[in-house]
Amino acid sequence: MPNSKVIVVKLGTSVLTAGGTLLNKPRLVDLASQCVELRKAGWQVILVSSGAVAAGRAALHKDVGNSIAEKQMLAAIGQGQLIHLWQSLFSIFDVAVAQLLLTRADVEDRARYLNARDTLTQLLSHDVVPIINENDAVATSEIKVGDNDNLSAMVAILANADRLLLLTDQSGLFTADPRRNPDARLIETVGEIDEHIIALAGGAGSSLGTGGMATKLQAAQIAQRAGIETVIAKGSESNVIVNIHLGLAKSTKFIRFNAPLDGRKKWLLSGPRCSGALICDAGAINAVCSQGASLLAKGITDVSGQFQRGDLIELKNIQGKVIAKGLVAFDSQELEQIKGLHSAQINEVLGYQGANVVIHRDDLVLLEHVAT
Ligand SMILES: Nc1ncnc2c1ncn2[C@@H]1O[C@H](COP(=O)(O)OP(=O)(O)O)[C@@H](O)[C@H]1O
Ligand SMILES: N[C@@H](CCC(=O)OP(=O)(O)O)C(=O)O
Repeated sequence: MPNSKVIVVKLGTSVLTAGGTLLNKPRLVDLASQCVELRKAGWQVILVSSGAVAAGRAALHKDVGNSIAEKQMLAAIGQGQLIHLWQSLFSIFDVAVAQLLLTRADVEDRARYLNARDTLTQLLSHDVVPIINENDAVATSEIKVGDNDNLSAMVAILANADRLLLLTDQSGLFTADPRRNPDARLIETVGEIDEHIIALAGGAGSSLGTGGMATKLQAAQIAQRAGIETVIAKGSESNVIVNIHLGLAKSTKFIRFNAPLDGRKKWLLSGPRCSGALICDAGAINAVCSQGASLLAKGITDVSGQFQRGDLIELKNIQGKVIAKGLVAFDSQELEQIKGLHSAQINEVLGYQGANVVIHRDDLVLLEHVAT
């Protein structure tokens, strides 16, 4: 389907267990059949399916705690069951599925990222539904994404998706956690995800969920900046996956930014973690944001954190707001020495020939865009 659009559908544990502790099979049947309907309407569907820990817990028939080691064991038990279930359900509709288990390391490293992207592209071009989860059994805290909301945003970028649909146990983002505040109202549309929006989001609704609304906003923000629309909706609402596209389901829609980014810049937005930050004056911020300029040492007022040349770092304004991310051409110690200097002075101060700019514009991705 060369002209079809790509949607990443993230199914939270809350949806797959229908509020219980076990995977709810009728719910999974219904969701698989909705995905098949969407494919008939010309969409290519990628699932990010949580539920391995819940499935493992149910399979073990024993009381198991919530330590990391115990959850890793449960995920190892449950993932097989989960994919087996999806496979049998999609086979009813004659649709093949594939399992991809990812960790942060798979998106942080550019070569691994491109490998994962090639696999996804191949699967989609062969009409297979990729079913993705974090590789919980082996993911240590350093390489863990940690929650499937953020993982699904990374996958959406990886797959160059048009839309990210986060299905959970609420109809979207409310003005407060609806479980705690019965007067909370649904917010139907969100533009920029600023600190006021972030302040509305609380943690998980049950002991089974990870991250709650807070990680869904993080995901929406990553996707938004990469030019992907995110919708949060309730997984138990009848025919929700299909109805979202018809505008018939209640939801929160996060407007996508106009981001004509190349693949490498999208990768910068999705994968690597930032190892430090450069605080820049208003002139530098303006040059970078409005004139498409590279970042020069002259505009840097402060250096925060320890980082190496080639690391991804944040660029902040004097007020501490993160404006951009980029791959830096000097390490943090060098930058301590050359911050505020004219380019012509740099070689003299360092005693060797450095790069011409601190962050080249091709290595810089802006986080502030005009919404379309
Ligand atoms: N402002 C909010 N609007 C909606 N839900 C919220 C908000 N703040 C916190 N939540 C909680 O987020 C929960 C959904 O996240 P989570 O439990 O992690 O589910 P999932 O397994 O679907 O990821 C909801 O049940 C709700 O209690
Ligand atoms: N990877 C874990 C789920 C992690 C997660 O983010 O859960 P959830 O918040 O329910 O989407 C699992 O399969 O159990």
